[in-house]
Amino acid sequence: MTATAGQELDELCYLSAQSMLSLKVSDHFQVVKLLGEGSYGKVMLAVHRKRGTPMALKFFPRQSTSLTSFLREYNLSLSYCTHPSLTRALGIFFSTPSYYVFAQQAGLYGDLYSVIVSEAGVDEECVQRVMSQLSSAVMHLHSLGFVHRDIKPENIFLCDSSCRWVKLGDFGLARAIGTTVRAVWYDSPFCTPEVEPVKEAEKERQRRECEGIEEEMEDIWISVEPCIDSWALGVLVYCLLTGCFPWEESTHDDRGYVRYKEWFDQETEKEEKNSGSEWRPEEENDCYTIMKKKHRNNPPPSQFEGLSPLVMSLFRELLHPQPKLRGSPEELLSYLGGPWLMETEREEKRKAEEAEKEARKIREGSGVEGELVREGRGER
Ligand SMILES: Nc1ncnc2c1ncn2[C@@H]1O[C@H](COP(=O)(O)OP(=O)(O)OP(=O)(O)O)[C@@H](O)[C@H]1O
Repeated sequence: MTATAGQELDELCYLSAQSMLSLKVSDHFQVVKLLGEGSYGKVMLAVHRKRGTPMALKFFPRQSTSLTSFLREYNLSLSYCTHPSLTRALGIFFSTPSYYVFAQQAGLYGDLYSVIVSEAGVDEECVQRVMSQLSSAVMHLHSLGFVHRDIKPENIFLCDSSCRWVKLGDFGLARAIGTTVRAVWYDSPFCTPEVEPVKEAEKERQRRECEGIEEEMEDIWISVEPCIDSWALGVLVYCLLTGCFPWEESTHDDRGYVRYKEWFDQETEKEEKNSGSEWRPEEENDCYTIMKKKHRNNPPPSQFEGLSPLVMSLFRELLHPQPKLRGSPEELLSYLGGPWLMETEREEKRKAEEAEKEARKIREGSGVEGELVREGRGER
């Protein structure tokens, strides 16, 4: 019998648990600075005292972290993140009286979140460069049997200042494909629409609590599937192109999402109607012409203004409301190289970028707040 990816990872965790050392950080590393903090711990840039190797040390407070979840994240990063755009662990892991720690490749230029908020939308070429790296990294992870489950700008680290090389990190929520997990709702467009029932259940649980009803509610369980990552990649494309979110949360009471869903359903309906009609090559001779025509007949909701028919078609793949019909990250590859912004938008963006450069020179370092908010998830 061949072991599944999840069993293989469990085995690595058992084996590595035996060889965990207890170390004093300052004996082995010179800590340089804080790289970032998340809901589970902090990440420091450090240099190995003997070898001079720079690395990111990820500190997990022992009080709030189980050894299993620490070892799972470490071993997954060490043994499966063998793609240049996945953040790989460096084979160093230990404990201190207060923390579990492991070393990882360091992204020395911050994360994608900072780029998005400082530039109010990244230039199109850069967006495609980032997305081609990420789609191939995520496909690699999927091919080894794992789903990341937490793709967002804060978890994409930069290896240079112009996003020529990015790495997806933070594998704390990654699980083997097919694992059954308790569904958790979190308030973000990155949370897939299929977990909306959990939000409703949460409301009901709170209502019962207020009314003193003691009867326990059952948890909702879902299977971990690659389409969770497809959704996040779709939202990420939108964030990169526009500098904001397409909607606040993917639920039936969010106006932005409802408008998207209505547009999506109309597109699907039309497609179904036309599927039987005869192909007329003399009228519609390339895919892009067809897309442009559709764009005119059923314009996307206002939050997508300035985005091209091509990228709207990509959204229809990655942001498919039904998980089973959602496209795989591989779809992204066939959209690279084409226009993701309308011509007018591209021109405006170029002007805005120039103005921003000028303004930045004048401001000299004063902070700018974007509309995106850094997110953390209370689940692991
Ligand atoms: N390898 C790394 N190189 C550079 N920066 C990093 C690295 N790992 C983490 N960071 C920085 O630290 C921040 C927090 O790290 P990370 O997301 O791994 O922590 P977390 O506690 O698991 O976060 P979350 O709340 O998203 O679950 C990141 O947003 C990033 O800015």
